[in-house]
Amino acid sequence: MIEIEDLSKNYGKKTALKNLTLTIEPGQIFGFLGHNGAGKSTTLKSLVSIIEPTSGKIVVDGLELKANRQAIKEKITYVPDTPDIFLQLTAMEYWDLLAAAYNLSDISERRLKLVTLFGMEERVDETLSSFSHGMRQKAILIGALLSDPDIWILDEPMQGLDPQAAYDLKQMMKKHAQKGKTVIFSTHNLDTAQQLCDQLAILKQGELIYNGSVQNLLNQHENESLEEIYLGIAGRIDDQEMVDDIEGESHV
Ligand SMILES: Nc1ncnc2c1ncn2[C@@H]1O[C@H](COP(=O)(O)OP(=O)(O)OP(=O)(O)O)[C@@H](O)[C@H]1O
Repeated sequence: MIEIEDLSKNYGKKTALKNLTLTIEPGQIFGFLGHNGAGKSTTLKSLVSIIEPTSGKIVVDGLELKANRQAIKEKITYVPDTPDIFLQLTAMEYWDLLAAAYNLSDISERRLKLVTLFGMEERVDETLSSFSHGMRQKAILIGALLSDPDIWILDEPMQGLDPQAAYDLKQMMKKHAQKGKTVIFSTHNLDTAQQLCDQLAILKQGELIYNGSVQNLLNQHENESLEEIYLGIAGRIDDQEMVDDIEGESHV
């Protein structure tokens, strides 16, 4: 179980996250939604110790993160929100580097399965810099899934993936949660959130504005789609005047 208690993060004068409190149970696919800059990546980076929160605490399986970083890191794998890393390495060199850094042995069988699943067999000896955005994302995902720790933290993992790879990843996420393990991810895709999430957190300007199931949210707003509900609480539902102002009114 992951407990986030009163977590805040300031970047200088900018408050990116304000008093976030929530619990993520094992066996859940937990989704973070929120407009650009809402605080999703800040939350996920705090969970993987890439950034140090300004205040508050994170407890994983009863251990406080601050005092148990190494033990907790071993339970987690992470996909960052940008795949533009280690561009000078070939895909194979990148995975070897990860295996060495995380002390993983016997990765070849699982790597071959992942490479085949994501259709990367022909490209493994090419540099990441020569890959398209989606192929880099696949390489990062394969790297993150070389081991199979209990907790997957995936920051916009479907970004740039083709429909087949996105489908396969969603199936893997479901299987991981069905094994009683935890998948935490962020997305801007409401259909994906609706398909996958057992629980949702919606952030707005660093504050939690909804925490619960998708179904509960739909029940609270009868006859509205998730898109309408989401825009109603996290954004502006009716931007027509501004759109018309920019694009002109349609006379068709
Ligand atoms: N290193 C940083 N220095 C200063 N401000 C930052 C930094 N990282 C994030 N921020 C700010 O913190 C806020 C939250 O950013 P964050 O990346 O968590 O948002 P997000 O919800 O992941 O957005 P997106 O959907 O665009 O990825 C934003 O206002 C952002 O500009």
